[in-house]
Amino acid sequence: MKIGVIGDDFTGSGDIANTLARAGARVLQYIGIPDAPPGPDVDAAVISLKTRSVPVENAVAQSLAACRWLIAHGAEQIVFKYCSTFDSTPTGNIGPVAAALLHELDAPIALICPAFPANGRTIYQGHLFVRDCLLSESGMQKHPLTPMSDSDIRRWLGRQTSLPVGHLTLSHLRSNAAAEMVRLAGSGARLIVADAIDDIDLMLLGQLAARHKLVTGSSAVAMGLPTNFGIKPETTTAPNAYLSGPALILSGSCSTATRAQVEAYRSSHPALRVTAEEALELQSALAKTRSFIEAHRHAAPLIYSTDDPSAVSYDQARFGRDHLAASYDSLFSALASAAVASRFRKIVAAGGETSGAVATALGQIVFEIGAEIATGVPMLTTTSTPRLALALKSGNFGDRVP
Ligand SMILES: Nc1ncnc2c1ncn2[C@@H]1O[C@H](COP(=O)(O)OP(=O)(O)OP(=O)(O)O)[C@@H](O)[C@H]1O
Ligand SMILES: O=C(O)[C@@H](O)C(=O)CO
Repeated sequence: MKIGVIGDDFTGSGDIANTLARAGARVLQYIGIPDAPPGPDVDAAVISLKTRSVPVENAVAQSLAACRWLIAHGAEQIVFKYCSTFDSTPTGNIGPVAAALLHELDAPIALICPAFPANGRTIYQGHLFVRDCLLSESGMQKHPLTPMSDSDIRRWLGRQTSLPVGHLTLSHLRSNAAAEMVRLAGSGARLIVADAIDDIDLMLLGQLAARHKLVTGSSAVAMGLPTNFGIKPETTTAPNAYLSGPALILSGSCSTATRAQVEAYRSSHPALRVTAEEALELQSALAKTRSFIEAHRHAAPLIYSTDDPSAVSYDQARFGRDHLAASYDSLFSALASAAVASRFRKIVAAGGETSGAVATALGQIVFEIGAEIATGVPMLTTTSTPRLALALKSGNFGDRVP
């Protein structure tokens, strides 16, 4: 193994596994830290954690354990993958995890680059944009768990860690990046927020990070890494194995893109919304949703909690944000298990937390990376039986019309 990735959620882990696979790497994606070593043919292993919204100490402990496993199995470079919208709070978890990994790897410096230009996320003058909006005006300021109210990644990161934060500007990246990195390191900076507005910038960052033990960022930060290890993109990709069997769609994402997708999908497919009151009563919600998916098992039914920000805030105020989120996650998790037991073989999950709940319910599974269904969303197939096909979609990824 050359590259070891620690993903802070499951959709994001699929996203970076896809980037590495497109760059020619032979990649496996694991749910949690695996029991067995990777095979000899693996270039990159992605450990999917669910640490984006857990307490800081827990995120640090899990990330360090994943890092140790990857290093023990030969990883020469560690990538810490977080969201391209830098989903985190003023106390963590990106800064504390990056700092702990730097210390663990005894590394002087690491890049911080959430840019993902193909999906409209760019960084300029240290500020993160989602297409033509500042992050804090993109809808992400209303995220149910990690509202992003500041677009200045240097300032936001600075609140999360006591390590000095530096900034690699776009003009330095494009002209004299290596010398500027030496200067930044000499001035004491440890975490370097890097501007990047297109894929060529990401490839430059890849070159710059060739000897870095730790790289951090979105999936796009991995674009230029495999080539440092002599890995070249394949000219042909293996076709996805066709899996027969019913499909189920589970959506707990309340992000802008998912809301539009749910609206479009439910106009022509069977769809059932689970209200907050229902979600709090797990057994009755499970019975109701199970009977709905059985009744529509050949029409790819959708079960969703997706709602508008105002409705989400109202329910969070009544029932408690974390309690409500945990109730929805438990429901989606139990429903995914029940569906697989009932021979559903394809699952689409929308939302990182939701996908985490769904994939965790399926146990210790390993995914092979298939075709890219939408930008940043690969088709994943399990390597063990029963063979399952999953698409774990980040909240703001994908097109509106299915
Ligand atoms: N109607 C709702 N009211 C309150 N909370 C909800 C509701 N529906 C879902 N949630 C919770 O909100 C969270 C949504 O996060 P999730 O990561 O699944 O989606 P996302 O943030 O859109 O996706 P991503 O992290 O990929 O951008 C989940 O923890 C879910 O349980
Ligand atoms: O980087 C992204 O936007 C995604 O891979 C993700 O992590 C959203 O959950």
